[in-house]
Formats: sequence, C-alpha cells, structure tokens
Amino acid sequence: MLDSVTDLRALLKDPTLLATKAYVAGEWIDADDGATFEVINPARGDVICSVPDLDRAETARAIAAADKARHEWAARTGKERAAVLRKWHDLMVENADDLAAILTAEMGKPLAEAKGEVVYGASFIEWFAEEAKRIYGETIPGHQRDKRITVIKQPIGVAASITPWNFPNAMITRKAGPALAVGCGFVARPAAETPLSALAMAVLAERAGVPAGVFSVITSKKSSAIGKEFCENHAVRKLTFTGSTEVGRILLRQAADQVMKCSMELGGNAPFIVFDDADLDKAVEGAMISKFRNNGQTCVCANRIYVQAGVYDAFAEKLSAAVAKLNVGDGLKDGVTTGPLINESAVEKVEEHIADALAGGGKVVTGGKRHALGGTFFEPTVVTGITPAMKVSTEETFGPLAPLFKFDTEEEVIQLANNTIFGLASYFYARDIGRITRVQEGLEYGMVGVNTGLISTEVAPFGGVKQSGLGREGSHHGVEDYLEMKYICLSV
Ligand SMILES: NC(=O)C1=CN([C@@H]2O[C@H](COP(=O)(O)OP(=O)(O)OC[C@H]3O[C@@H](n4cnc5c(N)ncnc54)[C@H](OP(=O)(O)O)[C@@H]3O)[C@@H](O)[C@H]2O)C=CC1
Ligand SMILES: O=C(O)[C@H](O)CS(=O)(=O)O
Repeated sequence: MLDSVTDLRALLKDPTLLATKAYVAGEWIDADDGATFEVINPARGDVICSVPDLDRAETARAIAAADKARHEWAARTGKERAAVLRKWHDLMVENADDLAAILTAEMGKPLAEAKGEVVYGASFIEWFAEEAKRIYGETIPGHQRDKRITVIKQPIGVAASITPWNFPNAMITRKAGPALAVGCGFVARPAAETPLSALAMAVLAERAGVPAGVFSVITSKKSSAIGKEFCENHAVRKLTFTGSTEVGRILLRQAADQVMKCSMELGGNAPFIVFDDADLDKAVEGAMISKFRNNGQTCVCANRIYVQAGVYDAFAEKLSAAVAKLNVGDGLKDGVTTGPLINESAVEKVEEHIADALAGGGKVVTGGKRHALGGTFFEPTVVTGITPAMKVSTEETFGPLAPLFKFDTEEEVIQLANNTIFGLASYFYARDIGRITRVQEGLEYGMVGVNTGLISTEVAPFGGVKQSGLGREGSHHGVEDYLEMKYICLSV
C-alpha cells in the first residue's frame, strides 16, 4: 500500500503514467514560455511534481489540431471508433491501481474511493463505445409526392472541456466518451489542482490508438485565459463544463457571443429527507454515502438533511454514531475512509457554516473542528437544530458537515426542499407508496434517489434543473449534446 507521495513515480507499477508535460496535438510539450506550476498532495503538502503552465497560444494549437484530426476520425465507422474507445477503457481498467494512486496523490480521496472513481470513469468510455454504433437518423414521410425527407446526426465538431478537481478522472471521461464516440475532436482543460489524472488518461489514449490531435490535455493555472480561448475560438463548437454555478454563468456569458452549444453540470444543494415511516438504519446508511462520499466534496452530496419530528432524535443518534466511526487520514494509507479537504479555503467554508449554525442555536453532536492531523483535515461533523435562516440552508458546504433540520409535514418539507436556486440531486427515505409517489414527483430536481444515497451511474442521465445546469451526461441521452441534427429534403 502506498504510504508516501515523495516520489509517486517510484510507487507506480507503470511510472510512465505519471506524465509531467501537457499533451497537445499528439505531442508532449512544455509551455511556450517554459512556465510551470506545482501539483500538491493535499494530505501532506508535498510537491508531487510540476507541469507546464500553458496559455492561449498553446490552447489555440490544440484546438486547431482537433479541428484538423476530427475529419478522419469522424469518417471512421462507429464500430471503428468503438474499438479504439474499448481499448482505452480496457487500458484504464488494467492500470486502475496506478491511476487511483495518482488520483489520490493529487486530490486526496482515499485509495478505495479513487479506484472506484477510475472504474466509474472508465464505465463512461465503455458505455459510449457501445453508443458509437447506434447514432441513428430517421426518415419522415414527405409533405409532397416528390419529396423524400431524411434526418441524419453528425458530430458537432471540436468540443472543449473544463472540469473540477473533485473527480479528476470521471468528469473528463463523462465528456470525452460521448464526444469521441460520435467523431468530435476534444480539448480538455482539467483543474490546476488535479492535472495528473487527465495526463495519465492521455498516455493511455495514445496507447489505445486515439489519433494525434483528436484528444489534447491543456495543463494551466490560467483558467480564465484558457476559458476565453475556448469561448472565443471559432473552431470550438461545443463547451462542456463541470463546476460551480458561479463559473458556469461566466462561461455561458462568454460562449453566448459565438452562440456556442453548452453543457453545464453545476452546483447543487441536495435535500436528504427522512420521513417517519423510513427504515432508519437504511436512511443512516444512505446519509453516510450521500453526505460523506469524497469527504462531502461532490455536487450531489446531501447538503441539507431534513428529518421528520417523530424520528429526529433517533436518527440524529444513529447518524452521529456512524459518523464518529469514520477514519480520517492520508488517503494513501490502509483503512482510511476520509481524506483531507482540497485546500484551506474549503476548510474555511466548513468552519463558516458551522460557526453560523452555532450562532443561530445549532448544537454540535460530533466533530465540529479541524482534525488533530492538521493541514486541511477536518472532523466529520453532525449539527442539530438547523433552521432555514442558516447559511448551510442556501449555500453548498462542499465538506463533511451534516446539518439536521426538523420538519412536521410532507407538504412543509417539499416546500423547504424546493426553496433553492439549485436543482441537481435530491434524496428521501420512506416506505408508503403514496408518499413516495407524491414526493418523487414534487421534488424540483434533475435526479431523485428514493431509499438510496448513491445514484451516480453511467447508464442514467446525470444533470440538474434550475441553476444546477444544462443538459445531461451519461445514458443514451449523453451523446445528443455532441451531435448536430441535419434535415435533408430531396426532391425526386
Ligand atoms: N454538477 C456537477 O457535476 C459538479 C459541480 N461542481 C461544483 O463546483 C464547485 C466545486 O468545484 P470547483 O472546482 O471549486 O469549482 P470551480 O467552478 O471554481 O472550478 C471548476 C473548474 O473551472 C475552472 N475555472 C474557474 N474559473 C474559471 C473561469 N473564469 N474560466 C474558465 N474556467 C474557470 C477551474 O479551474 P481552476 O480550479 O484551475 O481555477 C476548474 O477547472 C461546487 O459548487 C460544486 O458543486 C463540482 C463538481 C461536479
Ligand atoms: O463532480 C461530482 O460531484 C460528480 O458529478 C459526482 S458523481 O458523478 O460522482 O456523483
């Protein structure tokens, strides 16, 4: 088991997977001006390595290469593209241990979770390899005797991707999978905190036979500049973003000038509702997964936990007992269930939400402060007595804080749950079929987990409503955002 990142490369079965150059137009390059930035292990504060700090010129070259290479790639049959994607998937799975170690080193999540993300990420490549063979069109009965109408679907062109640090593998494959499956060119810009997972995927893409130029990885701390290049470069026809709603708004405004097709997977504020007819043990199990997966750093984490009055105390006691068992530590060490937060500002956000709750009368049941390990480690926390006036009710904590609200009626909790600008994921536990039907239909969210706290899968459409995003990723719906529909009217 890995216990150090001082020389991560020495710990890998295949050290060549730890790439430290950017991947542009099929070449491994430095920045034009030689600039680099450090990649830090959040658990120890170690510098893992440095990577090039690219700017708009290098990004423009990646886009031009994608715009050139995509034509031959799109001219291949879906079956031919599928074979390359399948090989890419197989290489990811074969190298999952190394990809997980790299992911944990740069992001901090425990190895077991990192391995899970690698397999989850690869599942999108597998899924869209299969979809590549099923990009169907249609024929429509003509509106006049001499007219024959057909509709075909063609790849949109060059797709540009901007992704966050919390799932540095799966957020890229969830986009690159459909894009490459239909014949697009793809330029990825991963978060500066976590570029190594994307570079490792590029190493494997090359080995799988993805043609030079079809897939590039831009490493850069100049996130705004790269985003502007993506939005202003006329060869880019599709922008796909996963991250905060705040940044999503910036990108949508920038992309509007080109009327660019955009997919947005943005912030969330998930309600997790426990009714008095719920199986409380299953509800606690679901809350632990939904709230504490990735140390609370996912957009679909339970952000508000509503418990009906009759079971509030029992649920709070059971949940707190489960939370107290979490093992906080370096994700590279055996048995650790909870790693560090990504950075200091993430810790400060959790502290801010806890302090605000206590000021409003909330009570810490377990946790509540920075962990004795120091750095960005934080005690998994449960706070009772939460009210809608508190910050945690309207802001995404993105950390290990479980705030428990008490409610009385079904109507009240649906109104509370829907009272947010977000609409990504939601969850509830109940057993009465009438209640389940009413609540699942009443929640204004893109995704609803009923008696489960884990809903993410490649087979289902992932995405939000309201200010949680635009479009869906995964499932057979996931290819649509990378296709243009063409209507052909033939006069015979
Ligand atoms: N709906 C979903 O699936 C997901 C949503 N999120 C949401 O994102 C937030 C946490 O992730 P976080 O990474 O902090 O989100 P951010 O939105 O800050 O960053 C996301 C990505 O956007 C880049 N970025 C930041 N500013 C700009 C800009 N002006 N132009 C172009 N790119 C930019 C970042 O680069 P850099 O970091 O290098 O500055 C990063 O790669 C939470 O709100 C969470 O809910 C996160 C993951 C999934
Ligand atoms: O970035 C995220 O939060 C992911 O979308 C969460 S998931 O897909 O792994 O659930």
